[in-house]
Amino acid sequence: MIKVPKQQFAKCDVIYTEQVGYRLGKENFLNLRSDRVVARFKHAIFIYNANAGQKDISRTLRICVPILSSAIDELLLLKTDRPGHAQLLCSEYGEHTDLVVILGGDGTVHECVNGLASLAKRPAIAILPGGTCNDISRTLNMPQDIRQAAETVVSGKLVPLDAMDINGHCALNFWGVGLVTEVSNNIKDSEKALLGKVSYYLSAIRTMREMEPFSYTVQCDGKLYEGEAVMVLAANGRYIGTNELPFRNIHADDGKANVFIIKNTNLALMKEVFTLDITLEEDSASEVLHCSGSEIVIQTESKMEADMDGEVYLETPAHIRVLKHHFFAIVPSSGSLG
Ligand SMILES: Nc1ncnc2c1ncn2[C@@H]1O[C@H](COP(=O)(O)OP(=O)(O)OP(=O)(O)O)[C@@H](O)[C@H]1O
Repeated sequence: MIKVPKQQFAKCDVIYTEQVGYRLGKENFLNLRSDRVVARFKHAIFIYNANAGQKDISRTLRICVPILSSAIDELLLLKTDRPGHAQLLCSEYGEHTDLVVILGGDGTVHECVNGLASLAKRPAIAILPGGTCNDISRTLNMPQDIRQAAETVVSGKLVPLDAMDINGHCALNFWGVGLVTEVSNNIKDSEKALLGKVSYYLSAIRTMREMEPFSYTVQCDGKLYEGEAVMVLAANGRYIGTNELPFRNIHADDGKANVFIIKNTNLALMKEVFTLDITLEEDSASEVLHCSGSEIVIQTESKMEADMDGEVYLETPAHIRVLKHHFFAIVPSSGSLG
């Protein structure tokens, strides 16, 4: 690891950032302040999922490609042609590019980071909200308007972003069991195509009526929690189903995941949890337990399906390791991650 005093950046050919060994040529830097690296990229790949969200993909491309190509010397457009394709594209092209721009929803971003996470040299990532919920782009404070988001990619700054390694898979936003998984599973494709994010609320209401509590144990940095719950959630990001989690101190760059254990499906409580600005203390005796840590093991009495970033393909038990500053991501130049 080479540390370079800021005033010497202009003299360097190559800069290695401390956290991930991410390599940038000096020509990539337009501006550098204490908390701020604004990059100009020579080469980027643009991965888009035309199957995400409800938007007109041709129109979206007509808006954002000219904006991106005005600031990126070589921009390679890659369209996903099937589930899993974004991951393959990222593992194939990731080490040979400076930036991956992702146009899609959380499922597409999830695939991309799984393709990038184990690369020795990881490119920076930028997320354009092209899906239904776009929770990861919300955590990055990216504008939800596609033109403004594309403009942010070329005018924004790079910040370090944590990821979660869960049983060898990578998630940026959350891992969860119980209610959150059932809500994902109960979304009807016909409703999602027609109603977009409203389909999540309809599914949540359908699911809450039927949800039975389950037995869990959570070890969070060595501290044990156990009991019955309807949902256990480990969050790196701040949004789920477009709703901002009402807990302060959730930062996607602090090396920690926040674990929330929700004990029952009282509708009023869920409304409170997802709409009000409340702060929960560790070991709170309320209906929601909260703890945070970097090494978390979650077990359930019998195997349960788990949801990661909206995708359901793993089961409990889950061993979660927070990978501090594993990625660099573009955020608006005036923003931060918390
Ligand atoms: N060409 C394709 N045809 C069919 N499915 C695809 C294709 N490319 C990608 N996919 C799949 O599309 C799914 C949905 O994408 P994504 O999750 O990004 O959008 P979304 O569900 O609308 O948004 P969000 O997850 O933010 O609510 C992903 O699981 C991905 O695997």
